[in-house]
Amino acid sequence: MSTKRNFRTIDLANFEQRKESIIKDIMTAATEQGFFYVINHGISDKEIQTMFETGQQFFALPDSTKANYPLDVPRNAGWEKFAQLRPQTGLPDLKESMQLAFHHIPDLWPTQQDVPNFQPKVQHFMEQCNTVSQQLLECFALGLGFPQDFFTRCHDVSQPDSLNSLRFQHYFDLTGTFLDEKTMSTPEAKTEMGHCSLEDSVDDLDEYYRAGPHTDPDTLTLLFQNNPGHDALEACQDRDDVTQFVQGTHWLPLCPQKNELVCNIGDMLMRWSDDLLKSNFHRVKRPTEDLSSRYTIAYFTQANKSAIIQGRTKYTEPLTAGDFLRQAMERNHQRVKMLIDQRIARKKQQQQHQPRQQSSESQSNQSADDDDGDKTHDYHNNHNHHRHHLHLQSSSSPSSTSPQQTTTLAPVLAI
Ligand SMILES: O=C(O)CCC(=O)C(=O)O
Ligand SMILES: [Fe+2]
Repeated sequence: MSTKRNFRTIDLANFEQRKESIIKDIMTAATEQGFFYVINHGISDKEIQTMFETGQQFFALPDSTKANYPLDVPRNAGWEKFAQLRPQTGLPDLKESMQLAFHHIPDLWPTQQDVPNFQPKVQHFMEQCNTVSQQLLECFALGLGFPQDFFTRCHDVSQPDSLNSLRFQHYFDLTGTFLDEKTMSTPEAKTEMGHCSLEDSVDDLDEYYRAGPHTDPDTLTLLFQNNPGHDALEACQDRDDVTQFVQGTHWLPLCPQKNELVCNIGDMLMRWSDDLLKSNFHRVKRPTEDLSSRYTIAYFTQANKSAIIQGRTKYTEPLTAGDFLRQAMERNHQRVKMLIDQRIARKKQQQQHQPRQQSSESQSNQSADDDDGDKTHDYHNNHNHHRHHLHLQSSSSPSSTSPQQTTTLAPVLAI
């Protein structure tokens, strides 16, 4: 097992014959890092490429057409844009995404006219992803001392309460104009998606990620990336407890080669393994060089809603997967709410101090604040662009920024 490029590589070739050694490798990778590459997984390069093209065909549709398939939080499926708030930052990812499930979404599959053969192609790909994830689940079951079919039985996509899903993700092209007035005045940016609107000058641009730091609440995630060697996914180590928001400071980039999957452990498996296997924080940074669009596809393996999650030591209470997700959402929701309220309070304070700051800035043009401003300009590489702030609205009074007022948030399933 090689540890090239920071993370271990799990080779699934001759799976049945090599199972024992695969289990050993995968348990080490999942215990030490929670992230690993998977090769010889059986999904061909061509099929992966076709899937990226299919996703891009969907994203190329006008927003008004994509809006016919809106994200439905209870079903965790559909299209969103700037709507995924991350509990670590309280800010939305700089992306749009389209999520599909195995059941109950007849109204969310793009029509034949919008994207020809979208549904059969995507369903076929989901089946293939599921085959890979079932192999990995068998390894984890045996590695943790459960019967071989322990996890596969409760991640059964033929059951109507299956929660497995596939998500196409399009991180926007950030060349120069992304956060300009035109983009910010799109209906999506204005309409408080996730009750947090992107508007006005961004002086906290550095807080934005393509995908903010987070853990996945699922069991396992398979991630396909189509720009090998130029990706910006990074993982952090050392999470001790599945409810922890605390993240470390040491981030390692993941650089999969062509046709390699990145696999990460999610919170469900961390809980199921009594915190042995690590569901670690990860993030997608804003790029510094290649600012063009980035596309990824994630397959989320989640336990069926009615499956009971409890580790072998039984040191935590048994919980259904449905309740596990509900609790995770509540935790995230509380945290995002707190961050937004803090931001509103900060903003109010800034506004109160603005006149004084402006006059002192005009006297001294070399302050620390000026340095921050320059960084923002460098990023855009355009000194004439309009700078934008994240504008957060209290839902009880959109124009008020009183720190006493609290925000209300629609629950956003942060996976
Ligand atoms: O797109 C990526 O590289 C990472 C996406 C991710 O972490 C997620 O969707 O949970
Ligand atoms: Fe993730």
